[in-house]
Amino acid sequence: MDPQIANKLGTSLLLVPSVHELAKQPMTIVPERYIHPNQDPPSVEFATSHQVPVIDLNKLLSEDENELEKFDLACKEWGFFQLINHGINPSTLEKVKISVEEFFSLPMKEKKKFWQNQGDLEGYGQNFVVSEEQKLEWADLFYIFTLPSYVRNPHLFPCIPQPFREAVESYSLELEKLCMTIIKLMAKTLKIKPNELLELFEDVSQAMRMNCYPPCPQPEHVIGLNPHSDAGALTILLQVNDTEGLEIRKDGMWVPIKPFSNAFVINIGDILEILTNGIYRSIEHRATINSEKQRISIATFHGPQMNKIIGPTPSLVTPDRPALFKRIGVADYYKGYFSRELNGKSYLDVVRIQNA
Ligand SMILES: O=C(O)CCC(=O)C(=O)O
Ligand SMILES: [Fe+2]
Repeated sequence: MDPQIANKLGTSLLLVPSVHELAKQPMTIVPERYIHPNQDPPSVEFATSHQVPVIDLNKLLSEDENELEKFDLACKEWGFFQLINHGINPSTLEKVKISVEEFFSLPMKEKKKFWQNQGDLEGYGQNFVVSEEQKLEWADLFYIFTLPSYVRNPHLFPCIPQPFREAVESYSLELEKLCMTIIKLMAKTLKIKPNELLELFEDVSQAMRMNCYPPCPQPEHVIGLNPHSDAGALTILLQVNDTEGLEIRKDGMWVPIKPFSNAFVINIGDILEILTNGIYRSIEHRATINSEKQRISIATFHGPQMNKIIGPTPSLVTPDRPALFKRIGVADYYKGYFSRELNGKSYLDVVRIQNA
């Protein structure tokens, strides 16, 4: 690529353009680096008869037995659910949605101030670009560590323009509370003492990943986000503009999730699968692209502090259900998860006890 064009598109050292800028160029054929051949199509037929469970938080909190059972089954069988009546102030949601949309539509000159340093997770840019040959995803992202507040990057967080920073701060605190409420409810449905899980989540660690998926003239040949499971304990996803794109793996099929306005899509990550000794499941998911509309999502990841050690919760290990996973430090889990040698393999399989 011509370095001048690269510069205009906002590339890093590895010549990775901003997809948002690339998608503004007149184009009918997508550059080869973005073409992902042989993708499994979604199973629309399955999705019309089976939808990810919709859970009402109000009912859960008022101890509605049916809803608690539905919630337990969602965590066991789907690893995903949509949460309604979650009690988060609609104006907090509106503010964060508007700010994120405005951020992605800022001129490149402004967004470039946040461009990721090579190898960094945080900042504005792309998902792990490590080589010139690597296939790229059709998405830009903005990733920040939000909680505990002392982990905030002093070169990044304070530079986020107002009122975006303020919107992120109040949204982050509301989601931290929601995460703790859900973990407590999980302890109840798993019939364990709340503290067995909660003590790991004191001073919860939280990061936000804002994803921007521009429209693409060849949507079936590109991928917004490759299939993956989330590393942390609980992900709370807000879909900003009610555009479809998230698909989850269910019984070997890709099932699209229909967005509901202001509902959260919540999923269990690898660390919670380990803590629940495999009872609650961390499920693979991906983001697809459409040809007309830009899609924006905000994934907020929650997990125990980096210095904690995780393993199956002792009361969930029984003679009938021996420990499925080894104990491991949280920081080591993330290190393994993000290591470049996995080649698509899940790090959960690396910590799984063979023949358990
Ligand atoms: O954009 C989406 O719907 C999925 C995002 C996601 O899976 C992630 O950021 O980990
Ligand atoms: Fe994810």
